Amino acid sequence: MSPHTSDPHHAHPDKRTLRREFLAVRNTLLHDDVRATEKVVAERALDLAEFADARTVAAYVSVGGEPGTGALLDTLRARGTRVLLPVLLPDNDLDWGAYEGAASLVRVQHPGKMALLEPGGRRLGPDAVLEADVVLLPGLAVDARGMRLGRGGGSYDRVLARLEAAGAHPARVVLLYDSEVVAHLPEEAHDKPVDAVVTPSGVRRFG
Ligand SMILES: Nc1nc2c(c(=O)[nH]1)N(C=O)[C@@H](CNc1ccc(C(=O)N[C@@H](CCC(=O)O)C(=O)O)cc1)CN2
Ligand SMILES: Nc1ncnc2c1ncn2[C@@H]1O[C@H](COP(=O)(O)OP(=O)(O)OP(=O)(O)O)[C@@H](O)[C@H]1O
Repeated sequence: MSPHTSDPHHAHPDKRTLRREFLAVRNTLLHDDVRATEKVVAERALDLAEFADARTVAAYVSVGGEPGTGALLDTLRARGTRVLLPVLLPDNDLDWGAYEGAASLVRVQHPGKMALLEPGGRRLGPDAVLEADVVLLPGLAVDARGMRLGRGGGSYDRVLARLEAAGAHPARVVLLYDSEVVAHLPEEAHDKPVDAVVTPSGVRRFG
């Protein structure tokens, strides 16, 4: 048994190495590359019937080298889709607030993390995500089965567990660059697959 197996709070060592590698590639992207993907990724995502039909979408505001979500958020909001955004809690669980446009976002510096843009308005509680018809998840990679490598906080593992426990079955979609769709990722017992990945080149469904 590896020293990590018995400690549920110790990140999987292979995952840690992989995260570093995927983040290193993202860090080589220029601001212009990130901006250029934002429009195309929004178009690809909106190709998914699940987005077009959704009344409520749980999403997030991209930061740093993450594929841009801004155009997608604004298009959804302009269409009248309710967009929920995460608020990171001290224990890494997520609360939610409604997206009311870029001016309503607040820059928040959580210790040891990238500065995030979070909704400035009323907090709706962690269970608000159960109202989503689509959940857009951040990630660093996904494999051929739809297993996702996240940033390691476990926030979205908890979201997925919460959805399952409540019997909620929204479309679970991860937004990545093409090079981040790989053959295989290590998984742990708590990991749950996503339904689709959107990249600049298109949509891939799993399962
Ligand atoms: N844009 C965005 N918003 C998000 C997330 C996300 O991944 N992206 N989250 C996803 O859960 C939640 C916030 N969790 C986060 C977890 C880690 C880091 C972070 O900066 N991690 C560093 C590495 C830190 C370390 O090595 O310990 C990094 O990735 O550079 C940021 C947000 C909710 N909001
Ligand atoms: N349902 C859950 N409730 C509480 N903690 C959990 C849950 N699922 C996973 N965790 C914990 O979260 C931590 C990070 O898990 P993991 O390395 O799989 O994160 P990740 O999937 O990369 O990150 P994220 O889900 O934030 O994108 C682990 O310590 C794990 O034990």
